Amino acid sequence: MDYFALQNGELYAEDVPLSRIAGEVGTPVYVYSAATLRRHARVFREGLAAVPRVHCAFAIKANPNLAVLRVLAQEGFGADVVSVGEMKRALASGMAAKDIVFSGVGKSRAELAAALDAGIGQFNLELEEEGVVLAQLAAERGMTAPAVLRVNPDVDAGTHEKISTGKAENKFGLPIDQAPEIFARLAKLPGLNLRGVAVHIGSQLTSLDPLEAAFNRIGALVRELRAAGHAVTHVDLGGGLGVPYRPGEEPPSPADFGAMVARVTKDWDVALMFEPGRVIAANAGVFMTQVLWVKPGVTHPWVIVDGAMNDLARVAMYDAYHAVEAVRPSGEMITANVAGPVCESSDVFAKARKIDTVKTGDLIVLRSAGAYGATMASTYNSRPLVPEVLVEGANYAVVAGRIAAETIMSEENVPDWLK
Ligand SMILES: Cc1ncc(COP(=O)(O)O)c(C=O)c1O
Ligand SMILES: N[C@@H](CCCC[NH3+])C(=O)O
Repeated sequence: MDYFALQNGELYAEDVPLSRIAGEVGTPVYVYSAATLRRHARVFREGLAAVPRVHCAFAIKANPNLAVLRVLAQEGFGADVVSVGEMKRALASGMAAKDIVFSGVGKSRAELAAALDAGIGQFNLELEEEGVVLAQLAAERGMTAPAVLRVNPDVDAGTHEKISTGKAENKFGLPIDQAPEIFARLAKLPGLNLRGVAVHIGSQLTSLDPLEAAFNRIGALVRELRAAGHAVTHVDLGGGLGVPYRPGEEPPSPADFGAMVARVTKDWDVALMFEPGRVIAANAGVFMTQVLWVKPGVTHPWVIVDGAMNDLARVAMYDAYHAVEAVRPSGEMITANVAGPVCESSDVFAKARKIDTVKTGDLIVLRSAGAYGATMASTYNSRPLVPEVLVEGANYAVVAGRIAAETIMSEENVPDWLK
């Protein structure tokens, strides 16, 4: 069921007309549907129903909005965090420290210490030296840090090269062939409870084959580690499941993914962790923007909107596709380019796209913007930081306000010698 659907000729978010939100909050704005978040969380978990011990940790980088996290905490999700900032958000949302896993290729010493002090559930180590430092910090505190080694399985995830993480040349994980010796050395350290391995090969994966190949390599590694006498009780299989962005696209469902996981891991006898981000949040949000001008173009008209690449960076960064829809569709189609006001030629949301005829003042949405949308926004061109609204049924609230560039335009930020 689509919670962003037409009712009486207008697009609604659940029971709230999007035009009402635009009228009250202004544009551009992100709008999230709590019902969709809940449904995605449940569908993901149900997909894994055949797997005995499962922990789901939402990848907070996909959408760190506190209200969104609160919904997922209510659905029993923990968090995959990559900074102390994300850890604090997870805790503030009501997620338990033990349900937080700390990933990331560059955790600082201060961050490792803060996460130990918070008592998080797992550290995913990216290199041997990080394990040594974590062991020392834990020992100083009289603690034992629960940790796994993130390995790089050298598998091509078949996704955009900028969001691929599991090939040997990527910066993530340690080479799988070196994992047994590094594991053996780190396992000896007091202060560390090295209990397993982790893998994450990339994002927006539209085939299960690379995931299955990576998981099979992990299975072989688990057997090798056990043969060497190590207790392996935890395996983190990361995130990465793709979502449909284009009409008609059908990436593998959480049920397909769960069936593959159940088959591949059936004799692993470990607790399995998952770090889904996009599959939970992407289609639970839209980015709404208003048409400023329709400017004649050489081949197609330019629909200039008030949202831009600083609000939604994915198109400029990865040539990503987001479906464009009028909030009040006229039914009369034109082929147009849709672009924002930022002074970059890459600030274009859609090229030669068939869309409803629109005019100045009309509202349009870019769909599938609930993941890696607001979280990647900036104030480039001194544009305000984009606000976010959460809808649940007929309720809605601003859950992150528009932050004006004026707030940082203070004389205090000018050093004395320039005054
Ligand atoms: C370690 C790790 N876990 C989880 C994720 C979430 O990925 P996705 O949003 O594709 O599920 C990412 C992002 O690619 C990641 O780097
Ligand atoms: N930010 C990327 C995904 C990166 C995944 C995080 N490792 C996107 O919008 O598609």
